Amino acid sequence: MTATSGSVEPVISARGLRMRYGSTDVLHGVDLDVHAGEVLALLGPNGAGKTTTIEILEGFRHRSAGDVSVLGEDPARAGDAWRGRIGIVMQSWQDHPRWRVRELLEHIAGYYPDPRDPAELLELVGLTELADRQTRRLSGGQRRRLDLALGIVGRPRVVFLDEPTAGLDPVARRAFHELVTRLAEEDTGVLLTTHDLAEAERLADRIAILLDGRIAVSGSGAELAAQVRADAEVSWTAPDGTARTERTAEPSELVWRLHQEFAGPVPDLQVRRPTLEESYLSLVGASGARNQDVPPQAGHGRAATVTPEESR
Ligand SMILES: Nc1ncnc2c1ncn2[C@@H]1O[C@H](COP(=O)(O)OP(=O)(O)OP(=O)(O)O)[C@@H](O)[C@H]1O
Repeated sequence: MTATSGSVEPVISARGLRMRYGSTDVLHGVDLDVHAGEVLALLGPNGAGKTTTIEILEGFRHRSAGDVSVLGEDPARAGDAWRGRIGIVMQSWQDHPRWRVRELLEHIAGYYPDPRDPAELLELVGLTELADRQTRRLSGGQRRRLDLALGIVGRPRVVFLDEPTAGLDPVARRAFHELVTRLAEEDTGVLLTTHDLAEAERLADRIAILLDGRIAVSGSGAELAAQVRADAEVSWTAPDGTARTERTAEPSELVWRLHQEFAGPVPDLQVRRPTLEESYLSLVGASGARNQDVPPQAGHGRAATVTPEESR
């Protein structure tokens, strides 16, 4: 299964991406594409390899095998000019604790040839009131907003977001969704990971589910449901007046049988297609891949750079 779409050259592309930590294979051949202006949400259970995939695409981790291209370059070999064109939202930057929010954003903006206006960006992420606060005094969610601002201040053409809304309150989450939509409208390619299926459905043009080291299915929420064939729910009212519900992977067969039994219209007939959550749970449950082991550090609080030792 390839998480691909369209024919124009993708801004992010992976083919046969493999990753082995020690003697453990985590990625067995991941194929995915993200095009300009497209949002791809990468889903998968804990330990599936989402952060590993993103870090390889960001150039922070060396893959074991496969072809990877981001903005036409191999992230393992690309230089500073390339890095300036990609946006990375860290789980949380550890440095600059004494810097003030505005100061840090303006400073980082100074590294880019055509940065966004820091004041405008602060407004966009809802930090204008906290512009003069030291970053170490920000709450977790406020820090996430700053991380996001830092990640996109350089007008990147691709943005990587690893669990961007973890810890955000509903208002900040909504503002973040609007921001991602806006980035896509500006033709930025966005690859994000999330455990929030509603968020994936709302934000993403396509969803890819990483399972057993490969993209198991990809597509829109509806396409995923069709591929996974999770059960639909058929409900109707029986001749004795009782409400009946049956779950089935073949709703049309059941409806056909009911029509014959009733010799005509079936009272209160309703067919509810599986939600993304049901499709996801059906797929992940079937693979037995839930709750894979995850070390405490995996994907959380990573530093801005990964040493070669760590990345092997
Ligand atoms: N540096 C490392 N050394 C060895 N194994 C690692 C390393 N980093 C991650 N792993 C293992 O690789 C697998 C994938 O981890 P990864 O963090 O990529 O998963 P994830 O899908 O992002 O998980 P989560 O949803 O929990 O963030 C896990 O089993 C993890 O234990």
